[in-house]
Amino acid sequence: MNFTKKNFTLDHIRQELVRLEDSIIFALIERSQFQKNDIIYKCGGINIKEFDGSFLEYFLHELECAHAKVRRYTSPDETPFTTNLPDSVLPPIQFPKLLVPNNVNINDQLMKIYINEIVPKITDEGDDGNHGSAATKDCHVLQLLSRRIHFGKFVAEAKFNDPLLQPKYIELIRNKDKCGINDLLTNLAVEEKLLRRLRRKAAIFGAEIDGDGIPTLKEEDNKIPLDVVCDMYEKYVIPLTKVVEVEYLLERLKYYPSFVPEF
Ligand SMILES: C=C(O[C@@H]1C=C(C(=O)O)C=C[C@H]1O)C(=O)O
Repeated sequence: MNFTKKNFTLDHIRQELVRLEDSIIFALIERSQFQKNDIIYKCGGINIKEFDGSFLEYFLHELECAHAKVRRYTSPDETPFTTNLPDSVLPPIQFPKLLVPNNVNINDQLMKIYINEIVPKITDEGDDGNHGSAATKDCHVLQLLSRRIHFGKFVAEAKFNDPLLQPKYIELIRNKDKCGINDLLTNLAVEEKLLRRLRRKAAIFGAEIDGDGIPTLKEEDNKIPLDVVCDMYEKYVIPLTKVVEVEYLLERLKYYPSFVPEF
């Protein structure tokens, strides 16, 4: 999705977050067909020449390098938006005012959470030898989650641009009041609706379809446990998105003083 000045609205950005839910659930279902294959997460578990780290880190690094190279040809004028790692997972920027420095990057944290808290809940403990396939699916999930969470920057920018709220945001930012900013940007109704929708989506996307084309909506037969997706959003995805939003806003006045109305 490309943002332009015209479609850079909170509604439009939220639509993209909703769409990303589908991709994230499917990516988790894809990963769940393989066993855990723990060796891909262990530093040096698979020996890679001249690389100190796990096989997954190596895979992700190579993938991101390839994306970054290709991007130069497809979007030569684009200035990278954020992050060391998932340049490719971020949306193309067509709204230059959004180009703030790389002040927020929670990918390392995200990788740890994913390996320790999510993978064990969607896979069987074991090694089926599908190391490359499992890592491919992991990279996909991580890129999607990273994209989703770093989208918090767009969300925050859109919220900051609300003329009614901007003076309040500016005051909170000047006071470096992280809790105050967090409270102001939190929308519990949106969060609750999201969690309800996710459970439903996980049930539908993960259902088996029987020979007559009827989905078997039995929770225990679902391809991934329904709680995993909701819990992941509730415990990690939403809070991390808000961390990104808060951190983004804390820097907001430094880089665009001209944006700030005089009082
Ligand atoms: C992303 C937003 O900001 C906050 C974070 C949310 C999320 O990560 O899903 C949802 C609502 C807000 O509390 C939003 O308002 O849409």
